[in-house]
Amino acid sequence: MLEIRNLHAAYGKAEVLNGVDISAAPGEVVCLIGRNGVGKSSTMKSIVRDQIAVTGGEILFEGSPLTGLRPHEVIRRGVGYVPEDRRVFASLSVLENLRVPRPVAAQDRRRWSVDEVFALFPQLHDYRHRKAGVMSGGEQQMLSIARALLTCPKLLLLDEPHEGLAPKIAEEVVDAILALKREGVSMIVSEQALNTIRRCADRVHVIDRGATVWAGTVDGFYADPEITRKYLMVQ
Ligand SMILES: Nc1ncnc2c1ncn2[C@@H]1O[C@H](COP(=O)(O)OP(=O)(O)OP(=O)(O)O)[C@@H](O)[C@H]1O
Repeated sequence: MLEIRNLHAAYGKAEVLNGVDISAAPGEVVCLIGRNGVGKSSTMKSIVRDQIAVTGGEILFEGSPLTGLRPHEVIRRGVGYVPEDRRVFASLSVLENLRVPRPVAAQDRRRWSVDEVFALFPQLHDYRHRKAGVMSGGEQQMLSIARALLTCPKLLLLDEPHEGLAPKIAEEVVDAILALKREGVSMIVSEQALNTIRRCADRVHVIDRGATVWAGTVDGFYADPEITRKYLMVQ
C-alpha cells in the first residue's frame, strides 16, 4: 500500500530526513517511533507534501509515486492526514468542520458519513454545534480524526495523536484507533507511548536522526530491549 524508500527531505536548506524506509500493507497499523526531533512528523509531512521538500528517494502509494502532487491531491488519492497540531477551524462548529472535506468520487474505498464518525466519537455528536476553538485538546483530536475519515482514506496518518492529552482521553483515542483497525483502515501512527504500541501496532519502524534504524514486528520490538535503550531513552 505505502512504500517509502531512502527518503530525503528538507526545510529550505536544512536536510532533516536522510534515509527513511517505511512500508505499510493494507489493514496494517504501523507505528513510527523515536525520540523528539528525529523526523517522525517530517516523514508524515513528506508523504502529504506539507511544508517540507522531498529531495530524494521514493514514496509509492498503491504502486504509484506521489511525486509532484499537491497536498489535496495526495489526500484525494486516499491518504488521510491528522497533523500533530490538529488544525481544526476554531471559529467553526464541529458540524461545520466536518462539512469541510469535499465528497470523494472514488468507488474503491470505504466511505464514511458524518453519522458514522459521530458513532465513533459520540462526544462530537453531543458538541456538534459547539465552536471547535473552545473544545478540549482531546475533543479537537477526535474532530481532526473524524474530519480526516470523511476524506475516506485508505491510509490514515496520525501524527502523535496522544500529544498533550489526559490519560483517560488518550485511552479513548487508542480505542478509536482500534475501532478503525477493525474497519480495515491502514494507519501510520507516530507514537511515543509504548503501551499504545503494544495495543495497536502490527509493525514498528524506529527513526533516529532522520533515518530508519530498525523495522520489524511488535513482538520483535519487545523481544529486544536494546532497541528501546538505544533509540528511545533519553541519553
Ligand atoms: N518547519 C520546520 N522548519 C525547519 N525545521 C523544522 C521544521 N519542523 C521540524 N523541523 C526540524 O526537523 C527535525 C525533525 O523534526 P520532526 O518534527 O520531524 O521530529 P519528530 O520526530 O516528529 O519530533 P517531535 O516528536 O518533537 O515532533 C528537527 O530537527 C526539527 O527541529
